[in-house]
Amino acid sequence: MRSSVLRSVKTLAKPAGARGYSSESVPDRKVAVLGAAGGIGQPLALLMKLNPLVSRLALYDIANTPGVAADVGHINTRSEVAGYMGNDQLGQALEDSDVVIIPAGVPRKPGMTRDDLFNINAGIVKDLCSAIAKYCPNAIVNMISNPVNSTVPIAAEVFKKAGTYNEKKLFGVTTLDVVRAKTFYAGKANVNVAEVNVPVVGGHAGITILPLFSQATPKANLADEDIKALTKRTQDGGTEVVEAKAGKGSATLSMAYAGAIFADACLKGLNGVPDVVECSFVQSTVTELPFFASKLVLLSLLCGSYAGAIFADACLKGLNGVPDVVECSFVQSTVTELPFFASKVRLGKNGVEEVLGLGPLSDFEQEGLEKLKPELKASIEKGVKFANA
Ligand SMILES: NC(=O)c1ccc[n+]([C@@H]2O[C@H](COP(=O)([O-])OP(=O)(O)OC[C@H]3O[C@@H](n4cnc5c(N)ncnc54)[C@H](O)[C@@H]3O)[C@@H](O)[C@H]2O)c1
Ligand SMILES: O=C(O)C[C@H](O)C(=O)O
Repeated sequence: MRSSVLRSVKTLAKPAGARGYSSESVPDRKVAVLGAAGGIGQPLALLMKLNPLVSRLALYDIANTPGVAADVGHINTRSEVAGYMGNDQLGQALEDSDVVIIPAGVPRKPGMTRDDLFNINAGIVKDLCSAIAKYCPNAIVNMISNPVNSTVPIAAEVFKKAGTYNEKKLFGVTTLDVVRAKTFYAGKANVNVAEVNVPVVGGHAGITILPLFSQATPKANLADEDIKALTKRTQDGGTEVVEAKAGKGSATLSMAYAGAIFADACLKGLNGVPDVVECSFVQSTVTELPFFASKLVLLSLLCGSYAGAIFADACLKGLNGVPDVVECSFVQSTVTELPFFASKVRLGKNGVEEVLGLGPLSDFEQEGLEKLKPELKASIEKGVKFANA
């Protein structure tokens, strides 16, 4: 135990980066954090500084970034850190970025909904995305600023107008919902939290957050009442923190942790690491066609019963709760009828490699799915309308 701790401390203490990072196989990657001096921005900057996949870390805010950058920059890990402050330096902060993480904007106070942040944050996000379109149009964007259900559609519209929209590279960060669902489930089911997986789908506000505890692993025989309570606690997790902080903001530390996990997954995907799957709020159309055929289905026409048997076996495994059963198939090619939706996403060299479906839902989850759609639809439309006004 002690030696593994020492080993990891030693790893962190290696001389840095472009300046001497030992692994030849790790490509250079620039990450920019916009809103880097904030409650989320500072611990997120720290966690990204600890990430060996990052070679350059750009910390941008409208105030206080010189101090944050000087502080974080003294940590002896791979990346070179630079601070940028004010609109004049935004372009420089963004240039050559592979991943841009946006936690810029105001947080909630008790009694507010995330949608109450729209009036201020929509404008901030719109301006920042215009700059992204100009200075790093090919970057992956991780949107943290609330209301995510509207800020992601705003970003999409800004990029469309600029002619730079790539639906595979725009992500609403919903990882904190997954982090919470895992924590709460592990506590209730009395299982090792490190082994827990729970997909969380839908959006990132109240009832639009839909944890799929029926798909949680390791399996636990929880009563319906327990599942209902876990679902409600996950949906209200943000409010729980806002109330506990009593006017001093919303989740920052757990969000920085979640944001760092998601950015790390994006970097791994970019670097070609296989099978990187995270939940995220993305454009959920797989193709522009309502139905889409695939290799294996064509194969089944040729090879008849053999391929058919493989596919039926995969379906049975899925029904039985075997995790990560993935096959090509001719299916309706959107997750729901909504243009954006959080679901499991496979990340790759181009961002979204594959939007995975919802999988089998319990009756309770199916009910939750139908209930969330009108609210999520309205939030998406609000964002689109704002961006095009
Ligand atoms: N997606 C999620 O799960 C999740 C979780 C927690 C918080 N949030 C959201 O993240 C946002 C930030 O929360 P916080 O607690 O860090 O807030 P904060 O007020 O502590 O920090 C926000 C930072 O953004 C900066 N900022 C404001 N306008 C900017 C601009 N135009 N360009 C660059 N930076 C700008 C501020 O100067 C500040 O440093 C909020 O909207 C909050 O609701 C989302
Ligand atoms: O709840 C909030 O306002 C912040 C964030 O969206 C969260 O889920 O913690």
